[in-house]
Amino acid sequence: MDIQKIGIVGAGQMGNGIAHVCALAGYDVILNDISQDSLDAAMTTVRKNLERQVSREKITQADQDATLGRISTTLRLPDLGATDLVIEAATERETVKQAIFEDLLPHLQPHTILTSNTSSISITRLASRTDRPEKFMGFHFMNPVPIMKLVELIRGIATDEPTFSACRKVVERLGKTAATAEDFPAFIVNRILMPMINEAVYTLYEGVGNVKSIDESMKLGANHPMGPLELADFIGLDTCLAIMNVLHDGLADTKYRPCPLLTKYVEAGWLGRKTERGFYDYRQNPPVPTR
Ligand SMILES: CC(=O)CC(=O)SCCNC(=O)CCNC(=O)[C@H](O)C(C)(C)COP(=O)(O)OP(=O)(O)OC[C@H]1O[C@@H](n2cnc3c(N)ncnc32)[C@H](O)[C@@H]1OP(=O)(O)O
Ligand SMILES: NC(=O)C1=CN([C@@H]2O[C@H](COP(=O)(O)OP(=O)(O)OC[C@H]3O[C@@H](n4cnc5c(N)ncnc54)[C@H](OP(=O)(O)O)[C@@H]3O)[C@@H](O)[C@H]2O)C=CC1
Repeated sequence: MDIQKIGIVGAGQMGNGIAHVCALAGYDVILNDISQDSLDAAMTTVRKNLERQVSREKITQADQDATLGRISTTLRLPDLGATDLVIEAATERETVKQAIFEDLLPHLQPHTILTSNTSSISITRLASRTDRPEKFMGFHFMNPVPIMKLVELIRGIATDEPTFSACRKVVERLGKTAATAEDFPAFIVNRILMPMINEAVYTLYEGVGNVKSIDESMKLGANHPMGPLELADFIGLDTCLAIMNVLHDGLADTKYRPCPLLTKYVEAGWLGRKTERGFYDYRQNPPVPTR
């Protein structure tokens, strides 16, 4: 199947990155969100990231102009009707994703492949609520999308081979590497990464270290590019908590219990970089640890 036009639902940090890499690879992209502010912010970020790539001579000015020319934005889901592939990248909440699919399905062409960038939620369950479980799968990018090389591809129980190979071809055209993961809670990367982040929050909660010592320890002692708390802020603490809850509920094992301190930060609305406050306060430069 030849994919030319890609629809993206959700213009947050993942949606804007996915729009960026798809358009740079030559796909026509239509980006949807419920808020015009989010769409405007997404296009500003895409432009800024493309400019940085031009300034570092990774791409040319002509590539930047052509990429921006291939992305359009819309507040209306029906405008995604003419796409060949949809990548849903809205908030990590199952009810939100289900409502999007319900609204979107009547407008899609029969051949359109529907995918979710979910970090953790069952692909089989999401697919079962649609009219096309065989044309549904997980298409999981890593953050920041323009830099990270991996995309996890997750088949639901009903996903057919043409759908899987069409998605794998898209990953190849984006210049990324596909890893196949089975459909179990949080797949591969987050099954391993998120318990580590949660453990770092427990380490903070129990007073074993503070934000600075925990992050420095993992950067200098384990050669991680970011400390776990800095990375949690980068991902979004709401997303981290949602993933831990999916692991906890889906695998029914107390070892995945989200740290109460993580819950407290989310309850405070301190979601990390996107709200300018999480384990660090980003309203100050350099960011200041909040504990
Ligand atoms: C939650 C999930 O479901 C799954 C996930 O995504 S888990 C999260 C996975 N991601 C990670 O683990 C990221 C860990 N962090 C890193 O790899 C690095 O810190 C980083 C790549 C983000 C930044 O690297 P750095 O060396 O500290 O900074 P810097 O030198 O400024 O940037 C390196 C490159 O990243 C780019 N970059 C940095 N932040 C970026 C962003 N937010 N968006 C786009 N590009 C970005 C820079 O432009 C630079 O590009 P070039 O190499 O082309 O020049
Ligand atoms: N953050 C990360 O590191 C990664 C996240 N993911 C996954 O990607 C998805 C998006 O995450 P992320 O980009 O970080 O989240 P963000 O919070 O940055 O963005 C989510 C976007 O979705 C929008 N949205 C909410 N409801 C709807 C809707 N009904 N229709 C259209 N748009 C909607 C939000 O709008 P508003 O702001 O107005 O609510 C927001 O702009 C999640 O499933 C997450 O698990 C996957 C890999 C990595």
